[in-house]
Amino acid sequence: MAVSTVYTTQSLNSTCSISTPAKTHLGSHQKHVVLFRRTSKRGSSGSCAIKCSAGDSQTVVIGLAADSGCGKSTFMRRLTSVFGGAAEPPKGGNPDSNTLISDMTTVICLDDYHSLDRTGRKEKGVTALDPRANDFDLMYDQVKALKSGVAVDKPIYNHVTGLLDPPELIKPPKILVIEGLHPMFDERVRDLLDFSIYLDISNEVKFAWKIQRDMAERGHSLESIKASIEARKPDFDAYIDPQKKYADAVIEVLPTQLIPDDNEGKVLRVRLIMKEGVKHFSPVYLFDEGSTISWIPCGRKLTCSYPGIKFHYGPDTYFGNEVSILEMDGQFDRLDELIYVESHLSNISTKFYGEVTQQMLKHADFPGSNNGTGLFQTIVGLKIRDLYEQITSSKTAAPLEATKA
Ligand SMILES: Nc1ncnc2c1ncn2[C@@H]1O[C@H](COP(=O)(O)OP(=O)(O)OP(=O)(O)O)[C@@H](O)[C@H]1O
Ligand SMILES: O=C(CO)[C@H](O)[C@H](O)COP(=O)(O)O
Repeated sequence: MAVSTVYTTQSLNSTCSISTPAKTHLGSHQKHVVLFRRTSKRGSSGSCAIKCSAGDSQTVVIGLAADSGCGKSTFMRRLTSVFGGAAEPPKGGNPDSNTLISDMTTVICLDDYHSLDRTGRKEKGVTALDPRANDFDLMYDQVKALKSGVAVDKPIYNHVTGLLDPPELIKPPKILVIEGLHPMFDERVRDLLDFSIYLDISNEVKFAWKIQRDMAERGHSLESIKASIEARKPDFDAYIDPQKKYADAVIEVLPTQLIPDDNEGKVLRVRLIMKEGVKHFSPVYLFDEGSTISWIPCGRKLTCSYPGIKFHYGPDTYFGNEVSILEMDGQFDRLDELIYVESHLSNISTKFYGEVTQQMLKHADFPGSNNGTGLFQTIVGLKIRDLYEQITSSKTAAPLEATKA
């Protein structure tokens, strides 16, 4: 087992070097084993992931799960925008990197933990959704290391070539988002998440979006799109969909109920399902917390063309958990009028009046900006900022409290 590059990180109190990657060639794919070796000034050795965790900064880890083509990238763009600064691939690195880095956030795509490349999957007859095509041990080791303030050498799955490329160095960010097919599949990885989101796109809507992207933008045929959705469905049902029961927030996207028998999939009914009792997260509510409310905001203050807009809010249960659900069916005609809706929502974790509307206007060209997908993604982005601020302020406040006691 050959150990190659040695990286050093000084992001925390002590200096850690990471000897990685140790590569063993297993058939058509490479397995990366990351070893941590501490070379602190005191000269002790051991597990850097544990010994380097006592710094004054902390990485907050967010998981975002969804099938491919379900709006993860769009959501990520909205989320990173809430924290300011542009998110870009690592500078001077692999042009096909899936990672996006901004001042506050690093988004890593879990496709990078595919253990089988495209040919390997074909040979073994497994899809990328199958756990056997993914290296959960490495995913766990690396997310744990990053959360502990230790840089890692993460593999890259190249979507252009279908091969596993040489790894890239990922330093511990303030906020680490792990997005992809399986962020909540492995219990060990799930336990590292400070907050988790599942994008639940109904089959009808997924199909409409796939057609829009893969047919219009990538030149695929209708038959091939149908075939690819069908081929993925058994593994999607077995391994991806069940993760939604673990999510702290689910954004469910369904066909509208405002147009009888609608099959165009353009007008959407979107539900934001928010778990109660999650630390550092208080669900958003409409008018009155805990009540059940239906609201049609169309009228003097909100312009609505057919089929209009309908909100619903209330308590519910979801996979046995108590939740609050906020629902929006329909679409906005004028985005600037969204301020009227925003002013009736509470617990949205804005820093100033109109921040949701401002964010939505800023990204008016993103898919879903005129409906509940954009609205709820933006709100979840603000809730994550709030969660991050609460976690980091409670960490810095802790020693003070200990002193008082
Ligand atoms: N909220 C939305 N409303 C309408 N269409 C959308 C929405 N979100 C995504 N789409 C459509 O789905 C396509 C895929 O979106 P996006 O690239 O964000 O998904 P993804 O999950 O990151 O996909 P992949 O994993 O395949 O890269 C977009 O090009 C767009 O056509
Ligand atoms: O489900 C997916 C997640 O994005 C992809 O299909 C998977 O990563 C395989 O990628 P490719 O089709 O490029 O080989």
